[in-house]
Amino acid sequence: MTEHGTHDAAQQRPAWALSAWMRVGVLCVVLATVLPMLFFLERFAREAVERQAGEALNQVAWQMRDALDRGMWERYIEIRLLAGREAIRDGRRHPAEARAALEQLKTNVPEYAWIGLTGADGKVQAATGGLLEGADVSQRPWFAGAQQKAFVGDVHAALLLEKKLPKQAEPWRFVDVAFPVEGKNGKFQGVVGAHLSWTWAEKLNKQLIEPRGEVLKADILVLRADGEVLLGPQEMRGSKLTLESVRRAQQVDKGYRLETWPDGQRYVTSFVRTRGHGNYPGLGWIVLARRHEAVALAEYKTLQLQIGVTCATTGVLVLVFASLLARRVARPLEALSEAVMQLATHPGKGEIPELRDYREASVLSCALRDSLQAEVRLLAELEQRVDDRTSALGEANRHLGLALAERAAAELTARESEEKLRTIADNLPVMIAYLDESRCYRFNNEAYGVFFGLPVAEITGRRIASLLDEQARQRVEEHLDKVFAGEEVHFENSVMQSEMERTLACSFIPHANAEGKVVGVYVMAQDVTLRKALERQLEQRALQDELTRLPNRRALFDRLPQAMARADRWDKPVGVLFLDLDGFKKINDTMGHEMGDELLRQFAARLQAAVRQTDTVARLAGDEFTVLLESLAMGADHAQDVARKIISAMQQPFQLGSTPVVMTTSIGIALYPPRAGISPDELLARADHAMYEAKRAGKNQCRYAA
Ligand SMILES: Nc1nc2c(ncn2[C@@H]2O[C@H](COP(=O)(O)OP(=O)(O)OP(=O)(O)O)[C@@H](O)[C@H]2O)c(=O)[nH]1
Repeated sequence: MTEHGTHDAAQQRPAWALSAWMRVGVLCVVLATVLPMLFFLERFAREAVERQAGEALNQVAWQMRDALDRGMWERYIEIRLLAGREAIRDGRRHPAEARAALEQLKTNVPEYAWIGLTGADGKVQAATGGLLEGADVSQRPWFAGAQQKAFVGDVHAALLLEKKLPKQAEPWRFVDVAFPVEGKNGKFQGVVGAHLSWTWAEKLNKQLIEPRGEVLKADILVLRADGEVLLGPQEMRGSKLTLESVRRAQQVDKGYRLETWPDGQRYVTSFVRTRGHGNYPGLGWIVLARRHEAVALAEYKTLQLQIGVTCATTGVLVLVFASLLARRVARPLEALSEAVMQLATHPGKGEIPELRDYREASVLSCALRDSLQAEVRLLAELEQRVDDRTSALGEANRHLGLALAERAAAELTARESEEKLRTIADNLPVMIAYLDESRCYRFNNEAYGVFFGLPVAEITGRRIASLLDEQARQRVEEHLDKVFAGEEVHFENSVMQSEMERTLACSFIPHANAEGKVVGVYVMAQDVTLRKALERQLEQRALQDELTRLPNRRALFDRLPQAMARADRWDKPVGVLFLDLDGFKKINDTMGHEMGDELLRQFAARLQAAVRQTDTVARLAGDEFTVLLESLAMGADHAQDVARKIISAMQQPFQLGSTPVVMTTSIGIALYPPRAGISPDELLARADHAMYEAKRAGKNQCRYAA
């Protein structure tokens, strides 16, 4: 492994070790498991303790309610029974007996503070202790209320009896129970009423709470139906409570709840409403039993602490266990990673340890050991292959270098050769070019530029057709078609160049590739305009007599067969006049050769003027001339007329310098009738012979060949 690789590995290495990850993982699992459990457990414990406290208070409140209802019911029954007793019903006549009956009940039930019997007018007839006897109580609610049916009066303060009853720590308060008393005739004859001392209720309270002693630590409150405290802590008596538990009790609900009282403290409060008993309807008192939160939920606090301690202990134990487990699991892996790092930092030094801690670590260490051995082998193979490849590459580079050098040399040579070839081509007086398959110039020598009047660079790349006029282009395209078909062509082409017709002698040679396909055309063209003009001139000269500018003998023998052919075709004879000057030698001899020439030129001109334009006048040689007459309508006669006309024309003297000279001519006439079957030589020989006949006959005349 390279240093770079080691650096990367170190950079990518996780910041935490596996053991740390495991510890954190276990902690997270523990927290994720325990915390919700703790939450629900704590909530459950609180609710359970709260319920337990509430239900205990319920028991107390319900007992108090039942005791109140039962106690009141007993008083209610006692007074009712009392009202029915004979001694009471007959009390008006026997007050002492009535008083005795009242006293008996008060003795049996000490909670009664006073029991009295009134007459129908409201005057007390008999009473316990003789108190208020003779007094008028007709205005008291219990008397008024008990006129027709039973009356139960709520707790109230003592009025008339306060001063007559024995003194006590607290003012007297009564609950009234009264029944109407009927006479034997069934008529209302008075009321028997009892004042039940409220201390009765306080005794009930003590009987209920005291046995439970310090354990319960609860307060019992008895409230009037409107919420006024009748029984309870001294400081609260007479005040009205507006607690939720009171409101719910007024709605004939019962239960318990944790709520804040006017003193700012929180209490578990149980609430219930009295409901009467038997035919005693009840006064709707509300019984509250309360217990301070700290006391009521003391068990919960203890439980909370125990849960906390248990969880914390469990958590610590789990962490310790997780830590030990993590170390156990991570130790072999750390050993492996240390070994791997060592090998990465110092290849070849150290080895992968053999681990037996647990199966996965053993498998991993074996696999790494095998992998390392394989890597070492592979590395050795790779190094060998790299060495082999390096030497092969070195050899290949050497060959490549040589090849490149050779190629560079060859290219240099080729470039030099190309430059030489171009120099040669540019200095040749012929146009040399190369066309590619699209018939565009790929190479042009300097002669092209000269011919077309353009820089060579502007010609190369253009289509050949773009440089030519319409006619020349058509001819070139036709020839190129042949060349691309594999044929070599040579032709002459006329090209209009600078408003002059120029003639190019062209050679198109196909360039075939290895497969035989024509891929280009070598073009060689030579401007032969001058040569052609010269040739035409020479040709013309060959047919012309230089002295007289008349057609010469060769021209005559060129035209005569053609004229004879036309005679055959048109069926009109051809006449030949053979002329020879008479005594011309003498002119040369006497006047000189120059004058002789002058005479010949004047004779030729006069002869030319004497015949038609269409007739051919030729000088055969020396002083011999011929006239070729075509389309002779009259045949021999016509020819003779022309001969005589010529003889006549020559009668006038010729002016040689200042000397007039008369020069006549002898003419032989030969006629060629159509399809006569004679040759031009024979026809001319006949005319020549006829001319000699004219000479012999005296000259200056004509003779017709027989
Ligand atoms: N000046 C001149 N003389 C020529 C030319 N060609 C031929 N002659 C001469 O022309 C003469 C022709 O002579 P001939 O036709 O034999 O004789 P002639 O004097 O005409 O006699 P006849 O023909 O019998 O009338 C010769 O003396 C030639 O030397 C020429 O081109 N110029």
